[in-house]
Amino acid sequence: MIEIHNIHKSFNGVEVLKGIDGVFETGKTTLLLGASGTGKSVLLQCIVGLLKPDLGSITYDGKVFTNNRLDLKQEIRRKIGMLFQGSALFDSMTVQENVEFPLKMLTPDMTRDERMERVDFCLKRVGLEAAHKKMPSELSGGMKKRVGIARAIAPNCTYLFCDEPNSGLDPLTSIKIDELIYEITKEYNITTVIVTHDMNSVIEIGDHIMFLHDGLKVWEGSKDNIMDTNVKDLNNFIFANSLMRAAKRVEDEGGEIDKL
Ligand SMILES: Nc1ncnc2c1ncn2[C@@H]1O[C@H](COP(=O)(O)OP(=O)(O)OP(=O)(O)O)[C@@H](O)[C@H]1O
Repeated sequence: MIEIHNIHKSFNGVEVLKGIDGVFETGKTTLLLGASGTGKSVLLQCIVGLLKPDLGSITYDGKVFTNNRLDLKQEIRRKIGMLFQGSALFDSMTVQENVEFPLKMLTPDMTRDERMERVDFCLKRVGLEAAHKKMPSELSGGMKKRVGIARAIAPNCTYLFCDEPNSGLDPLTSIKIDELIYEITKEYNITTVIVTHDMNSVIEIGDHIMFLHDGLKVWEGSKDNIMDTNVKDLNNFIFANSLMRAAKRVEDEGGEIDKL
């Protein structure tokens, strides 16, 4: 479980995060949802330590992360897997080398055979058992995301952060990537945090959702109650999407959204 309290962050005197609290539970996917520029990525970067909050505290399973000793921070960092927006694979490395990379960095005691066994396992888990020798330039966007997920989970991560995992993907591939992240979260009891503005992801995998608006968390709840709130900014965001408007109509008329 990750807990954040009163997170503030400004850039050049402009306050981007204005005091955010939240709990990210183990074995669940928590979505940071909101329009462009509301501070989702900045919050994610603060939580993983890529940015330093101006104020506030962050704990990982009770261990303080903010303002802690470097070695204690690194102990937590070793348990963090990241899936970056553009997948951020190393272009000059094969798929196998990309997935092996964090193992070399984080688990120097592993033998090469052990590393290869883990790479095989992770690539198989994301459905890419035949891609070891391919270069990133030979992969589709969805395959790159899968390699990114394999690389993130390779060192047995306890916490998984995904920054817009669906960006640049077609709707069907997006759903598959969402499902993969969701299954992995449940299978390995990972605490997963996903930055998104994709309403499909909300419906598919939103165990818990925090809606950010203008640097504040203005709503939180689950996919089951997101359509029934009185929060104006959230409603404006959700129902800008015509499919969501249709889903709401069906729900209001007593129908089942799954049958839409
Ligand atoms: N390193 C930085 N220096 C200065 N300003 C920044 C920096 N990073 C983010 N910002 C600003 O913080 C605000 C929030 O950015 P952020 O990337 O968190 O938005 P977001 O909600 O993730 O948007 P999107 O969905 O478009 O990715 C923006 O106004 C952005 O310009």
